[in-house]
Amino acid sequence: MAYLELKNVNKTYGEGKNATEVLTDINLTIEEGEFVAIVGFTGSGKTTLVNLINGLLKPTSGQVLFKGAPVMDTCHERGVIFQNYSLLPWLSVGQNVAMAVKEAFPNEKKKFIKERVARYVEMVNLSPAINKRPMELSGGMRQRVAVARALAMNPEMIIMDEPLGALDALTRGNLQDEILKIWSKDKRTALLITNDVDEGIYMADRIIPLRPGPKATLGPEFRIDIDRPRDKTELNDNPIYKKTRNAIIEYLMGIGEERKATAKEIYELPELAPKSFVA
Ligand SMILES: Nc1ncnc2c1ncn2[C@@H]1O[C@H](COP(=O)(O)OP(=O)(O)OP(=O)(O)O)[C@@H](O)[C@H]1O
Repeated sequence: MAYLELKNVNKTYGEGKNATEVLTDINLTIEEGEFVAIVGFTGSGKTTLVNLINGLLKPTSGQVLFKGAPVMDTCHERGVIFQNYSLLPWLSVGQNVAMAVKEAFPNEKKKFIKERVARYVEMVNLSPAINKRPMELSGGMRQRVAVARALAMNPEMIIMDEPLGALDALTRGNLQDEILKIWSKDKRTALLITNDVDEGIYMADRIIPLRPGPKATLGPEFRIDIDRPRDKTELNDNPIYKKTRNAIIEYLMGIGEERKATAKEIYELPELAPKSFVA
């Protein structure tokens, strides 16, 4: 039995003349312990896909199965790191994280909650800001609180909707490593939505492109056969990295060109510029 399975999933917003078919015929299987990245074009339906997996949205047709059972609602087993922070503005950094920890561990004592909050706030380098409220933080700091909050809940599956996009390269690199550490140490399953091909190659076992919408669907998968732990500094010289990166970019550029010729709207390509990784 697959850990997560999407079978012929379609999602349409609105009805009749106002209907927009955002996702069409999405088929995806993720096994327990895998790290899968979906690289998507801006506006192609990435967040819609995350919300279907998380249980915030229902498919118009098709099935989303988590450990063999249809996803009906959100649950703690699947933790989502959203791209828009979604913090409670009247609570401090520590209180935002504590609220999530209490929800995930309702029977634990105050000491456990306090220690767990401190550990995850420290992990995202925000200990000095633990008593600050979201409005006193930069966008990147808020995003780090959202990462700490989701991981502190100890989810079995970590779902990430472009969680690191707003961060500077150093923080981004550090958080990529922290997420990988938690994923591998605690044997989690992870789904990363990103527009950064290099991030996908560094982190994932497989990369699957989400073709541009409307009627976006998944493209062919690219396996990343690079041993772990991966070394960012060596990745640029790794022949498998170069070959895989070229193949993915060629595929994405191909659909970009195809779309330019036919679509009225302009679709932005995912981030394709070469990256100098931060060690
Ligand atoms: N609740 C809604 N009602 C109607 N249309 C919606 C709704 N939510 C999203 N859409 C439309 O669905 C399409 C995909 O949106 P979605 O947010 O899933 O894409 P995305 O790939 O996450 O976008 P971005 O890259 O900008 O974050 C867009 O055209 C959007 O306007």
